[in-house]
Amino acid sequence: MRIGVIGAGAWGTALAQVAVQGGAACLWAFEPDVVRSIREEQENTLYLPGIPLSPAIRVTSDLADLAGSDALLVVTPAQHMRAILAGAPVGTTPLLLCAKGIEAGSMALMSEVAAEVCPEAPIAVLSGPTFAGEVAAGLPTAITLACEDAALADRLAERIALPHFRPYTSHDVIGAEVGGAVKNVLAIGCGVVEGAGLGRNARAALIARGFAEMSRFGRARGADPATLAGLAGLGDLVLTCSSEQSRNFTLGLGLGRGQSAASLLADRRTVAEGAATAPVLVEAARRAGVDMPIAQAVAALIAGEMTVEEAIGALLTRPLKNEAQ
Ligand SMILES: NC(=O)C1=CN([C@@H]2O[C@H](COP(=O)(O)OP(=O)(O)OC[C@H]3O[C@@H](n4cnc5c(N)ncnc54)[C@H](O)[C@@H]3O)[C@@H](O)[C@H]2O)C=CC1
Ligand SMILES: O=C(CO)COP(=O)(O)O
Repeated sequence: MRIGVIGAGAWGTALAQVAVQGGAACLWAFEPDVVRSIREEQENTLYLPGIPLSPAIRVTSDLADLAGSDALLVVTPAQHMRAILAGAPVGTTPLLLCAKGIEAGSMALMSEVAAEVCPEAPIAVLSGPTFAGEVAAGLPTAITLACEDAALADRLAERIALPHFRPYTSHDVIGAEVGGAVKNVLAIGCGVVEGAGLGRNARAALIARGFAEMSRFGRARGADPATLAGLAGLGDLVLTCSSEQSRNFTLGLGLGRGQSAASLLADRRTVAEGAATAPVLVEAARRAGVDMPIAQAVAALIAGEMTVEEAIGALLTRPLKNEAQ
């Protein structure tokens, strides 16, 4: 199976490194500098520095070179996915969506965007606790591969699996997507807790109550609760809420230390998906009648509508209630 990878940020590059170990892999990069550095130095110096890449990875700046792929891994940031897919040679080629976010404006999950832009393509989702640097360095990793077509899920999983990279198949595309999109927003909140010095108890409370928000939102979107309790939900939430390797967590860390979102987001090359997803998630939750106070606080901090003290105060003064609600 020839694999095409669309997007050569840290995650697309790591996935190309995984895919090339089981057969042909061609990686499309948005920036010519990335194509040059991978071709000439076998390293993605912009997005995954310090990791030697397999010379067998083909790299291109022309999406047309991905024609004839047997599957396409789509790894652009969520807000760019629609435009990039529209220019890609997809047709009936299966798409394995790897971005974690909700599209601004449409409030669509990535599978909904892909279904609109590429109506003939079968759709699967890859999501879980997977820092790109660790995957590319060959450290053990497990991930959810979700697809309604179980036979296709099995084929894709067999193609990308390695001894240190274990995909677990699932039927639940929506659950895998909701987990990945919501945990990014919550990871910003955990970074705030850390940056403001609120302690480990507060961080554990945010993870657990954040998981309750993720579960409520997932239920409203038709997710299977078991998916959210697995790698793509709780697994990824724990990872990104506990490590400075997470861009979302470090964004929150800066907010918690009193820096403004505008200054933290200005001129950054790497993506912190939770910043774009937070306001969309809050609006989607409001329309669905789902209570998401932590996501609301994160969105307000990013918009500069609340100080850290106000956000914390708003969360701590909510009426007492039953934990199951
Ligand atoms: N880095 C990681 O450890 C993981 C990332 N992801 C997800 O993968 C997706 C991609 O993230 P990363 O590879 O980490 O990105 P990155 O932060 O390493 O790189 C930024 C990416 O944005 C692209 N980009 C910038 N401007 C663009 C434009 N105008 N049009 C199209 N693309 C543009 C760049 O080419 C590059 O691929 C995100 O949704 C992220 O949440 C998922 C799992 C792990
Ligand atoms: O999704 C990730 C790990 O699973 C990467 O998290 P960040 O985007 O916060 O770095």
